[in-house]
Formats: sequence, structure tokens, C-alpha cells
Amino acid sequence: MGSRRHKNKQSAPPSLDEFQAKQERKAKRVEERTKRTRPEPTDKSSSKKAKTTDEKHHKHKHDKHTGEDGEHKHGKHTHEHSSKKHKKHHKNEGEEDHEFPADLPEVDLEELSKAKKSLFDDEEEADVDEDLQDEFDMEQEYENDEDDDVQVKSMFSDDEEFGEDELEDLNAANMESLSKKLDEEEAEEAEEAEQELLEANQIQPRADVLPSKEEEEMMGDGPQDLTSVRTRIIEIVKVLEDFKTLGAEGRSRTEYVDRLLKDICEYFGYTPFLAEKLFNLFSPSEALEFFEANEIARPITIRTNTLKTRRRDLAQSLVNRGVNLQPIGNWTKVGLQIFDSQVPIGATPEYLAGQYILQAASSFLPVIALDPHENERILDMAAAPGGKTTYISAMMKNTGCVFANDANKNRTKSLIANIHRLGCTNTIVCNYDAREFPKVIGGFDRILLDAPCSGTGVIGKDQSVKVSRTEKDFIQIPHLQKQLLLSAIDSVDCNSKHGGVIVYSTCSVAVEEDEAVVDYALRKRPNVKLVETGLAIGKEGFTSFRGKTFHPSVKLTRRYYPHTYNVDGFFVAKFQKIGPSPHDDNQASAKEKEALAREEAMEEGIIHEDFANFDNEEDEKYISKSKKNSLLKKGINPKSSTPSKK
Ligand SMILES: C[S@@+](CC[C@H](N)C(=O)[O-])C[C@H]1O[C@@H](n2cnc3c(N)ncnc32)[C@H](O)[C@@H]1O
Repeated sequence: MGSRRHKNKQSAPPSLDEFQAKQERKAKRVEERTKRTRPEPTDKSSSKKAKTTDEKHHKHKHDKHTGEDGEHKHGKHTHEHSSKKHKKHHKNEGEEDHEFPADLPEVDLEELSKAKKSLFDDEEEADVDEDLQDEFDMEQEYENDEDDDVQVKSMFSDDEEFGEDELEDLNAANMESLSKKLDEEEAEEAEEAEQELLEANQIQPRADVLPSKEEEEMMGDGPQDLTSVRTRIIEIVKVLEDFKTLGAEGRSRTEYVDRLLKDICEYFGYTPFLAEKLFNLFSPSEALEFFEANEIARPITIRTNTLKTRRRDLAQSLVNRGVNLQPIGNWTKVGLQIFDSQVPIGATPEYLAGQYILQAASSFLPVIALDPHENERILDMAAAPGGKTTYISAMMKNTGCVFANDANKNRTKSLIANIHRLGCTNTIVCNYDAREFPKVIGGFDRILLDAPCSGTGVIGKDQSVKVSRTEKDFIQIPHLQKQLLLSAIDSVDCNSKHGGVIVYSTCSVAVEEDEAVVDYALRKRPNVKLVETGLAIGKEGFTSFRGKTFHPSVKLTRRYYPHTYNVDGFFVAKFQKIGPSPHDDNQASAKEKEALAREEAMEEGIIHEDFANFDNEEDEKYISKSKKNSLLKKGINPKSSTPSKK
């Protein structure tokens, strides 16, 4: 999808640890720069001077952006353009630091993953887990001249119990070339930082970055020059970060925000609705980092299946096949990040033997929070295609029982396939609308609800989210999520010896699907409380958001963003059931629950009469297609309605 995925040799993306260390170093530099270069409130003469220097800077940027042939790249599809832009002006890492005024937010996430060549050709991709296959089209230039065996031994200790320092050492020892590369990058960065400081001392920000009325009118006529759009985005962000000092006289903050949102839509390809929704989650500069991070797929990661092998042994086998890898970070003992591979990662003998699963790093998090124990009875309410189910099963060492449920029968096929391949023998697959629980069965020790969601956390892997999500989705999806979460709570045994735990997760960053759902459950079920997730990484959940206040304990939930942890956007909440409730015996069916929830939501004004009304005409198309298919399957010719001859 998009030119980001074009094959393009680039250097290796950093691991989470390297990424975070780098982010910290940069944050420090920015802080120092801000201290040194914060401009005095602009008087007329200074703003004029600022304009002149900034124009110079613009020219510098312009020249770079136009590329060697000096041509602008015009066009409608912004994603493609942004990708082109990435390739053009990032010949080496950190180059963009010179591109923007020095005290701008540092948007350098592309240096993380860079554009990569597919590890899989199209056919091979078909074999990869259904919901993960998009992720694995990368290539990194990563040299390893060390002996493979030595390298793996140095990476993995016998018992895999890494201390923080040890892991750092191990990572450093991983590949000599990587550390050499990082040293070089660091030196380069230091040089850039110097350069930035020099520039920061020369370049004063320009206050009047908004287009005039005439310019606005002209802009409406056709596609814009994306280089200028990008420049303006950065300048507006800069103004918004220090509006008092940098806002032009007579211009309101709203005018800047409105223009910025339009530019974000133009440049990154979001609908205005979604751009605003996502923008509101962050400060302007962080929002820009988030949008930038969504232009890049996250690194390829795999999870060792400890039912079949140890991470060290798996790593050794893969290295022997020409795979460059290293541990993901010190928060997981089973994850490996793949930098480069001479073989398709989704079709190695180790893969086929079930020694690992291709799984996004963020997907490990809810299972770690769930903390399954041996011999427990656990329900994975929305399980397909089974990345988390199989992890739960492995953590339980194939003891106890995991109920892997999914409402979509078709998706249970990939769930079953993964369960078989990974050798999970303690698992039962079922196909219910999860709102049927606990009517189907209750009294679980732990429940994972990895809820269906809008996918705003995984835009890097599914760019269609940028344009497909509407306001209605952020009403309908939470409506279902709330019912599912109440069913999960009602299906857990509060007297479970070690458990009584419910973990709720989504791959969405929208507050409506995350904190608001959790807060709703806390209000409806006073017999649960939020507890620490036990996760080593993650940002606190919001306790208030745009006028809405949530229970203070909601800050125990954890948020993940692509720009902060280089993982998919994700949300994790962990509940402890502290007492029984009448709901535990809830024998209501999914339909009855839906009717009740609908009534309640209508009373509260959340939904209206037209909520989830189906378009009969459109439905008709699908119904008749499905009837035809069913007749064909039975050997009946749908046209003649008579059995066809075999
Ligand atoms: C985010 S995916 C789950 C991913 C899975 N946990 C994994 O790690 O591989 C959400 C799943 O919820 C399922 N789903 C949607 N509505 C459901 C419902 N009412 N009851 C149960 N499952 C549902 C979808 O079919 C989809 O497979």
C-alpha cells in the first residue's frame, strides 16, 4: 500500500530500547535549544528580520525538497507524496534535522523503519497470519560480519533471564556492525545538533505563516504543492506551541488549528473528521509525530512459541538461515525483532513447525497484563486469528483450559490453524457472539477481551483507516465494546484463587473506545476495580478528555503510540473483580443485552432512532449473493433453481 512499501534499501530500524534512548537524547537537545533560543516577543523590526532569515531557510528547504532535478512533486494522493518526500530528503539518518527550523518538533520517525523491501513475495505473504501479513514487507540494510553462532550466544543467556544491564550488553554485542553503525549515527547526530544550534541562533520563527485570503482561495482550486504544505504544517505547529509569542496579530489560535488540520488532511490523506479526532489527543507537535509515525509500518516482530522451543535456540536456527534479528526489548523474553532475512519469515521450517508466530510487539502487552497461570480456566473472548490465544496457552504451559471464542466463523479457521501449528493442546475453539457469555459458560479465572475496534492504532499497517472511519463508527463500536466488557466482567469468578482478572485491550487510540468504555464499566459494575497492568512501558490513560471526566483510577490504564514506543497504537486496562454481583448469573442472550444497551444509550442521548439502521437496498445485494452461493454449494443452478448436472 502506498509508496512507503516500495522496495528500497535502507538501514535497520532501531529496537525499542535504541529508539527510546534516541528519543530521550533528542528531547534533551530540544529542551536545551529551547532554553537558549526562545525568542523575545517580536516587535515589528524583529519580525521583519525573522521573515528574511526564514525565507532563506525556506529556500534551503525548498531546494532540498524539490530534489536533484529541481521539480516539485504535485498530485492528489498525499500519502504517496509524503513517502516520496521521505525518500528524497533522507539520504542519511537525521538529515531532516537540518531541514526544519531548529526548535521545531523533531519528526524523524522515518529513520526508524525507513522504507523496506518485502521479505515476502506476494505468494508467500498469503501464508502469513491474516491480520499480520501487511506488516512484513520490509528490507533493511544490515550487515553482520560476525560468526552467527557466536553472535547468538552473546545475545541470549541460557535461562533467558535478562537483567536490564545484561540485555543492554547483549543487544550491544548482538552485531558488531549494528553498534558500529549506531556509533556513527551518534557522531552524525552530535554534528547535526551543533548545526541545529547554529541555525537556531540565526533563524527566528515567522509569525505570519497563515495564507492570506487570496492565497486560501487559490489553494481551493486544485492540488497543492506538498512541499509547501509540509513547510506550513511545521511552521503552524511551531506557532501553536508558543502562541503567545509567535501568533500573528489579529489571528486566533482557531485559525491556525483550522489551517493545520486542512494541511494534515492534504498532506497525510486523512478525512477532516479523523484528522481532528486524532489531533485532539496530543499537543500539536506530538500530533505531528503521531501522523508521521503512521506513515511507516512498525518493525517485523515474531514471538517465540515456548511450547516448542526457547528464544535462544530459535534465534540460532533463524540466524543460520540468514535472518538478522535481536531481542525486541527488555520487557519481553519471547519477542524477536527481524531486521533482514534471506528467507521468507512466514515460511521457514521453524515457522511451519510452530516455533514462532508473526506477531506485532503491541499484541504481547495484553497477554502479559493478563498474566495467565498454569491450570486456570481462561476465556479469550475475541480470539481470531489467535496471536494472543496461543501466547496465553504457552504461558499456561498447555495446562488448564483456554476457551478461544470468536463471533466470526470464517476467522475461526485461521484461529484453529494457528492453535494447531503452535501445538496448543489446552484450547477449545468456540464461535459465539461474546455477549452470550456468561450464559454459555461463566466462572472463568481470567478473561481477555481484545475487542473489535476502529483500528486507529494500526494506521501504519492499514492506511485505509485514514478515510474509512466515520463518526458513526465511534458510536457503534464503543456501543458493542461496552456490552462485551460487561459480559466479560460477569463471566469471571471473583473467588478465583489467583485470578478474577479481566483485561480489556484495543488497537485503537480513540478515547471513546478506550477510557470511556473502561469508565462505563466501572460505573455499571461497582464490583470491579482497575489495577496496575504490570507493564513496563506505556503512558497513563486519560482521566479527563475534552470536558469528560473519568474515574481517577483510569490513569492505571496504559496507552501506546507508534511515535513513542515504535509499536502499534494500543490500549490496555486490567480489572480485578472484587465481589460477586447479580450479573454473574446473567442468562440474558446477546440480543437481549443489545436491546437493553440500546434503550439505555437512547435514554442517555448517545444514540438515536437511526442507530445501526440497515440500508435495506444495500443489504438486498448481499443477501441475494449469499443465497446464490449457498445454492451453488448445494449443486443447484441459482438461475434455473434446479439442480445442476455434475
Ligand atoms: C482485534 S480482533 C482480535 C484479535 C485476536 N485477539 C488476536 O490476537 O489474534 C477482534 C475480533 O473480534 C471479533 N468479534 C467481533 N465482534 C464480536 C463479538 N460480538 N463477539 C466475539 N467476537 C467478536 C472479530 O471477529 C475479530 O476477530
